[in-house]
Amino acid sequence: MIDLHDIRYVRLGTRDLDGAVRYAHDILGLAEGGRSGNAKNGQTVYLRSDTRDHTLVYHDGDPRDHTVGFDLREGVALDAAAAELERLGHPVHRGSDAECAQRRVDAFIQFRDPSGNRIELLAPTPQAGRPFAPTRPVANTGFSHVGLRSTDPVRDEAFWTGVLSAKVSDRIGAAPLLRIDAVHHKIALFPSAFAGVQHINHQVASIDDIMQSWYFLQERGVRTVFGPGRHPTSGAMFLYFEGPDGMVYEYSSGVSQITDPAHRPRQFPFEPASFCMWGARPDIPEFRR
Ligand SMILES: CC(C)c1ccc(C(=O)O)c(O)c1O
Ligand SMILES: [Fe+2]
Repeated sequence: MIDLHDIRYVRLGTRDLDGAVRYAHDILGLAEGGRSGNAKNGQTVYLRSDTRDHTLVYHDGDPRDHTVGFDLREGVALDAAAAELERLGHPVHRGSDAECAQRRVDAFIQFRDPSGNRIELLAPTPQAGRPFAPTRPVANTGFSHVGLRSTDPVRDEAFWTGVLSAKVSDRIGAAPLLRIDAVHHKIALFPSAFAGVQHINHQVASIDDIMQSWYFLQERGVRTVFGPGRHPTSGAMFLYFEGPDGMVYEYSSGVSQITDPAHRPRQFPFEPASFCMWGARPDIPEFRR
């Protein structure tokens, strides 16, 4: 079993780097934490949402190019993780020096989950812990989870829980909400015809930030695709809205924690009330059947 600690970053390709970075700054409230590369070979921009070096990266490239990077738990060796994945038939790529520099990490390995999602595992790197201040008036308290597309949620749940260390908190239909620490979920597997990141969640401090953001987004013509609402699963109040290249961003507040080692996953039916207990209806194709 490969013990995961937390999600470190999501990397997204884009053909409009300036537009994506402007969105991250002006709409999401993320702070630019530096750039690398050049206009000729492609640029990378690092975006901060909390005290860490960065949690979101936009780079010149194919907008279908999505990667999620996970920190391994302290004491888990990258080589041992690579050997385990290879033993189980998952080809592993070891990051070159240039690739490590691009990610601002000491070492990483890359592989795909059974749906084809590109996952990176990182050697624990001490994080300096720089203060973070949101770049617009929203109490964005940091990156929290991803919705990851799955072409077969039952198969992928077995991979994420059996090979990696995720645990099922709840299921909506066949789709599990998976935790890797006490937070209700860090990965929501998402039934889909193809792989990729479906949504990226940041936590905000309170319902005020959700509702103020709703008005803020409307005034700026950013399309809300779900909410404001409240998830019966994690208990979090939420707002989903459209980002660059069709990516969906979610703000939520009040996600529950699961500390009981005997927690048993609850089964929710795949129906609108399982996604929102206030009655909001999603305008997201994958949430409908
Ligand atoms: C609709 C998606 C899969 C979903 C469902 C539930 C929660 C939650 O309980 O917080 C989410 O964050 C989701 O993104
Ligand atoms: Fe979510």
